[in-house]
Amino acid sequence: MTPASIEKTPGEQQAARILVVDDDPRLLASLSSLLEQQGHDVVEAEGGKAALRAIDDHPFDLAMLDLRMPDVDGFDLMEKLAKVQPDCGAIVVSGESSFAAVSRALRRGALDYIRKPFDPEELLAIVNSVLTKRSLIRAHEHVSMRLEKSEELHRYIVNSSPDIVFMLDRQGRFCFVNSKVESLLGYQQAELIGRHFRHILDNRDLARGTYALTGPNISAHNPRTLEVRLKTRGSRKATRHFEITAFPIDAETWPHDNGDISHRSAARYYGTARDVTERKEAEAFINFQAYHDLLTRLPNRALFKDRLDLAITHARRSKQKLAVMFLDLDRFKVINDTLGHAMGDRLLQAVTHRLEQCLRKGDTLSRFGGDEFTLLLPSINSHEDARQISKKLIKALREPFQLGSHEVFVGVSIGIATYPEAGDSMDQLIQNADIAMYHVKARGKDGYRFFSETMSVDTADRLNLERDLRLALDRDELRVFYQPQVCSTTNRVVGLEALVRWEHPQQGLLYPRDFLPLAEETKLISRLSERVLDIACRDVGDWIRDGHEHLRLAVNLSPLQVEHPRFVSTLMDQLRAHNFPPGNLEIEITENVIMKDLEHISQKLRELAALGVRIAIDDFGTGYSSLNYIHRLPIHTLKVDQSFVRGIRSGEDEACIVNAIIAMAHGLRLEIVAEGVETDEQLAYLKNLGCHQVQGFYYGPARPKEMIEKSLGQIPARAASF
Ligand SMILES: Nc1nc2c(ncn2[C@@H]2O[C@H](COP(=O)(O)O[C@H]3[C@@H](O)[C@H](n4cnc5c(=O)[nH]c(N)nc54)O[C@@H]3COP(=O)(O)O)[C@@H](O)[C@H]2O)c(=O)[nH]1
Repeated sequence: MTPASIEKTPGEQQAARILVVDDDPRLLASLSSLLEQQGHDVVEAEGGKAALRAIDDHPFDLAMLDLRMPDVDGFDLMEKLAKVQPDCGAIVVSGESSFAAVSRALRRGALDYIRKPFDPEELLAIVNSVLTKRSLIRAHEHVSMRLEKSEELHRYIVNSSPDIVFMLDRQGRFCFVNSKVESLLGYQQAELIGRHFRHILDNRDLARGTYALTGPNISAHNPRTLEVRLKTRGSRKATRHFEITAFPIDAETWPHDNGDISHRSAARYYGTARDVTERKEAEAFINFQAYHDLLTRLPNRALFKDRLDLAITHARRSKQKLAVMFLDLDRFKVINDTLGHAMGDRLLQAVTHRLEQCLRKGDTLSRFGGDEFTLLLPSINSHEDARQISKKLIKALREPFQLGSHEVFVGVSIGIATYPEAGDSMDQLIQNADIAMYHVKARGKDGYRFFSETMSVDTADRLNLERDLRLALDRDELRVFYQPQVCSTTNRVVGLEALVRWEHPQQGLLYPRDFLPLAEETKLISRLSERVLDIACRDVGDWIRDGHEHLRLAVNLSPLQVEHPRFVSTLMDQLRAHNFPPGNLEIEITENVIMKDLEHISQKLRELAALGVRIAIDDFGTGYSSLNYIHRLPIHTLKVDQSFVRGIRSGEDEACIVNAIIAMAHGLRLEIVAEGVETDEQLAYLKNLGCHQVQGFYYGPARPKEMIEKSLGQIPARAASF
């Protein structure tokens, strides 16, 4: 029940709703009239029972009670009032004046005690005084309640702020911090109070943070905003990013300044700290993406250039050297095409890992694109340092890579450009390292070279030649020459090796050494090889059909061709297209090509052999010479390399090698063809060892189709008559 509001009466008295209780009707009437004259709203109750009903029906500001009443006495009424209307005050008006009665009434909560017969003025003064006191108490309670509510509201606002809200004292110690600090950083509010804010600042931001928050020039009009890392509580040592805005508290407007010695009273700085970790992480990721390759997580081209630019500036100032390396993986494309892009990606990651193991902290390895990497060695003493690192990198990548169940081999070709010798600008150094790398590729890959000026000229020539080679394929400028393979006892031509030539419109007839490396590099070799095989199948196919049914066609295959996933089917399609009998074809392949990926290549060779195609190992003895693999492969012929045949005349070692190769071929029941036979002496030596198939200038060089046609079958013993 809400108590009646107390208003001022015209005579400055409090107007209130008053319950007057007495069993004497006359007294009741006179008391009521007295109070009503004062402007009060009076409810009369004749006796205790009537009073109980009135209490249930109305709220009162004051009750004036007789003590002794026959039914319900004044004590019981006070008890009832205390229960149902605690805000209603009680004054006892009684004839009872014993100490016990007065004391009991006061203990029950009576605010005053007036003895009958009462003096009206005295009574009114007491009533007025009680009502005024009650009014003051209520007003105080009201203000307290509003204050409490207001504080509750502010606490709610501060604690439900998404930001940490804090106050620091003059020294930078926490005077206040809201509860957000618990959920964002894990600290209890109480444990931070009195501690310096350095306690939660990450060490990396200590100087900046301390200066910004308590340093000079910070004012209410010039608040400090800064981003810092704050430490989270506990052993994780993790940090989160916060944007802090802080400003000093104006002493004039700060209400707790005087006399208040609590922590808050000492507050000098106020601030908020907003958690911007997610934004920072998103920014960091975007930044990372812009400057890194996501697959390998290495710096990308842009970041590499940036670092190189800085390194050049530094090297120039400190008169130091630096090296830029351009790395291109050998055989990556084949692995990617054969095993798929997922495996290709894994390989790039594994390669990155191995390369990184070889480098120092200050070096920058970047993925330039595809299977190309660049490396910056920012301070080297001499070329020797770069050479050692290149060797290390090459060695690291020579080891096989295990990709799932596949063991694959890659190599790396490295071009090196050093500052200042090979260029003094970022672009020049990268370009020259690239040029040097191309020279490694052109000379058989899997190695390193330092850039030299002559390479630039080579590069211009190379670009022209590349353009011409593309045109050569379109303009049909490729020619196939044939060199006979002769049985020396019968002088019969048993086979023809197809050797490509290029009839260059300006430079005349070009030999394979002039353009094949370029064709390999530019991947034009596949089209070139297809063209050679087409022409050779057509020419030799005609001769076979013309009666030379055992004539063998020997063709050279490029590594790229053999490594191609569809190598076997493409080759067989071509044979079918020319109706060329597979048994008359012998493919020449070098040991090095086989050993690069023994497992895959031997599988392909087995497929071809099963279809009738013959396999010859070219330049035998010059490559890996791992005799282990020979009996595992479907090989028909070994070709003794020219260098050994040449040695028959000039020195003993090579001659011995020829002996060994021929003996081994006989032991394995393989056919043997000796290359580069030029003299009677060589021929006699070979015949003596039982090697009867020979090829070389002795019987004639490679010649065009028209010239070969005449000598098919038996040919004169000397090349001169060819
Ligand atoms: N993938 C392809 N590779 C090819 C093709 N055509 C040639 N080649 C490769 O180029 C290499 C060089 O060929 P070429 O310049 O034609 O030299 C051959 C002969 O002319 C030369 N030869 C032959 N007899 C002698 C001799 O008595 N003395 C001497 N100094 N040189 C001689 O040897 C080359 C043939 O050697 P080989 O292949 O080992 O039998 C060539 O080796 C091929 O690798 C092609 O179409 N595709």
